[in-house]
Amino acid sequence: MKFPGQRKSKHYFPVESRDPLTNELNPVLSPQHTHITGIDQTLVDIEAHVDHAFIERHQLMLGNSLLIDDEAAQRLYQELQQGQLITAEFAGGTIGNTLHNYSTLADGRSVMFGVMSQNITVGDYAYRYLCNTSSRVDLNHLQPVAGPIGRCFTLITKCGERTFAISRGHMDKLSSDFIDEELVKTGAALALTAYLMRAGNDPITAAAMQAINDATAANVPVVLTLGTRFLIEDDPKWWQQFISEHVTVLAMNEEEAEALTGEKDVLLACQQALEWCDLVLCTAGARGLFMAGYTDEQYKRATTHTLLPGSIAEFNQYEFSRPMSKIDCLQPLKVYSHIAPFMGGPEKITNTNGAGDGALSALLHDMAANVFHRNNVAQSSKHQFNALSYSSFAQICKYANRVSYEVLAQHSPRLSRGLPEREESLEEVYWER
Ligand SMILES: Nc1ncnc2c1ncn2[C@@H]1O[C@H](COP(=O)(O)OP(=O)(O)OP(=O)(O)O)[C@@H](O)[C@H]1O
Ligand SMILES: O=c1[nH]cnc2c1ncn2[C@@H]1O[C@H](CO)[C@@H](O)[C@H]1O
Repeated sequence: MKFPGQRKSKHYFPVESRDPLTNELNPVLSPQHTHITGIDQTLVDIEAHVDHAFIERHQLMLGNSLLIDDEAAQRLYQELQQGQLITAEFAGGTIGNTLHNYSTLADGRSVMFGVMSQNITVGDYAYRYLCNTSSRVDLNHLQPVAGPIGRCFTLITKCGERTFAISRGHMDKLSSDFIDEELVKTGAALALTAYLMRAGNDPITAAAMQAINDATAANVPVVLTLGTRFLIEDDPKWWQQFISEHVTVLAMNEEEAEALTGEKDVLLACQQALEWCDLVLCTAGARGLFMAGYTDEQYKRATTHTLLPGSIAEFNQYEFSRPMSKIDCLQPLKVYSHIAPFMGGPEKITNTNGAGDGALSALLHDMAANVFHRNNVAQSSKHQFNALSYSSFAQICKYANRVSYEVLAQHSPRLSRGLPEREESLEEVYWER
């Protein structure tokens, strides 16, 4: 596994590169590897640029992700094709994207649970999905189904908003039998999306619940990303309860945060969400991103950055602390951190699709790095207490933000490569230190 975050290139884990001299005395055991797991509705994104009239004509809702039936999908697809409006087709799905980006960044294994068409022909959507997924994402546990995977029409309007229309195919047919309990229990985290809870009578919801129970039984953090505010707005109380019962880490954007908590102010929304979970990542578009969580009073570390004003005064005071589960803290202290977009954001943003998923994959990388390090260097002072991540709130913010930038700067929500070893934006002296 690679070292997480934007740091010097020589910063790899010490476990793989011990001193060659001492190696001869104590032969290095090959490091014990770690992985994460995730469940998704297997989807291909079909991206098109359309006007508002198109959205209305097809009875969609701007900014929402709506399920559509086969007839509506056929009408929509035909109109896109006739107008030659399709600009790209690539593998998608919130968790699919997150696992792919995790594996690309960490150079490590992630395991995806979902479905895959049992009959595939070269060039069809299932084929594309497989071709566009990192070889580090383990797809060996996918459930074969007798039909197509899902299609996600990703409709971008001039205002930069993206609207999803989902033609489900067999994406919700995942059965609990295809959740590998052992893999979930030995993973560093289990990643899920709120979309899994809207499958009606299809079995993917029960499969997700089983994975959640397996993860919880083995103390594996359950990481939930909220998907779209409309889903949460329908029944915020239900989601609050769900998060309290099952979720360790919550990822959302500011609109979803407001839908969940009723708080427009991001910091206050995060503060509220901490009543239900242990760690929050909240992206805020052009305002960058926020993290909130707990650390134990005795392990808090003060920042050397400027103290920031906000609805919680000097909220970033202890952002150099490492996130912990509330239950592991003798005296839990709420900690917040914020970062503005890396380099102010890319010069040109064609669409922001997947920027939030990118940030989450960076957080997952840092969490997995902690487990990897603990498994291999258990005696390190880092593991005197039980932290949820390898790095501090401030460092994870930096890393997540950097990854979002990379997603924004390219076209697809999936990274085509890891981050550069050296940041051109950082002056030479930084690397020589
Ligand atoms: N207009 C912008 N300018 C600069 N940076 C941006 C802009 N929009 C997004 N970002 C960066 O991308 C990150 C995530 O953005 P955003 O809050 O839009 O995610 P999201 O709505 O969850 O996206 P998605 O659901 O498509 O993955 C932000 O934290 C920020 O770093
Ligand atoms: O219902 C859904 N289930 C799973 N993923 C979805 C759904 N709707 C949209 N996306 C996915 O969200 C990603 C951007 O965050 C897109 O790539 C899209 O595939």
